[in-house]
Amino acid sequence: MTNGDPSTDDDRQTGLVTYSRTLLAPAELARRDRAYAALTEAVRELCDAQLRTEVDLEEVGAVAAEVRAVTARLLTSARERSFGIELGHDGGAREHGNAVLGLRNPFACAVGARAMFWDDRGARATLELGALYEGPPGCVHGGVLALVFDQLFTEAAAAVGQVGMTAELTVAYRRPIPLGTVTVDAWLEVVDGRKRRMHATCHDGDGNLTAEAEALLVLPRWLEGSDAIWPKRPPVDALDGDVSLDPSVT
Ligand SMILES: CCCCCCCCCCCC(=O)SCCNC(=O)CCNC(=O)[C@H](O)C(C)(C)COP(=O)(O)OP(=O)(O)OC[C@H]1O[C@@H](n2cnc3c(N)ncnc32)[C@H](O)[C@@H]1OP(=O)(O)O
Repeated sequence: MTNGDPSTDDDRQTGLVTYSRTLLAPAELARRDRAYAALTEAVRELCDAQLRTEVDLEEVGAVAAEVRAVTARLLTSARERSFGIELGHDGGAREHGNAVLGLRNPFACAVGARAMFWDDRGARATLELGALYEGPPGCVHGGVLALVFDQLFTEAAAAVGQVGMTAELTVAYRRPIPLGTVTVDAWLEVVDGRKRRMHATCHDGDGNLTAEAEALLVLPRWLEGSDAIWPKRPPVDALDGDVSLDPSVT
């Protein structure tokens, strides 16, 4: 079975998760990542612009036709399926389709070198959740926050070497979260065999606690002994200085 991309080997099915391994040299991978990251950012800006635009309807129709033409250009050569998880040369997972932080996913909200950090307890995400993520008027959609928690639990578990998949997730929404800057922290509390009990908090841009979450992550049986490595994020103390590790280039 193939994902239709000649730059990767055939897919390997592990449980329900599919991996492929890149056949490209590291420099070529980095060159591609930079180009696709620029395209993703341009599309993300387009999505925000189309949501908020108030241009006249004739212009709306003209832009729609142009966007369809651009879409057709991209589809002249495209994967048959989703990105999946591609393994780099070092075994590092290239999760470019991921809904929260995928390099090639315009819906992803944790983008750039300053979005996701690890420390020796877990992980932190500092996100700009704008108009595209609205639920209650002017506020972040509760499902979007659950999505962010879900991903950050995986990050926090990986940060302490205890990767797992989400088996249970509970969110307590304590107050509406204004659109804008949101900071989410997640950490590991208890390890019991393949089970990891996690906790997380969400604060708005004024520092108010807006939500808390708990999760049970389980290391899947099929992942035991796998050579897949979740990609490393910069340490939290890099928040105050230069971030030398760019997660968009793995
Ligand atoms: C590079 C890395 C890539 C890794 C890829 C990671 C991508 C990250 C994406 C972001 C996060 C997500 O979206 S994750 C996607 C959402 N989650 C999922 O799709 C998971 C779907 N569920 C599953 O695949 C499975 O049920 C698992 C993996 C959770 C467990 O399956 P398993 O490995 O066969 O484990 P199993 O033997 O059944 O259970 C082991 C122990 O856990 C307990 N347990 C299992 N499920 C539950 C549960 N829901 N609630 C309570 N307890 C549970 C069992 O009772 C048992 O306890 P005891 O008897 O030992 O006491």
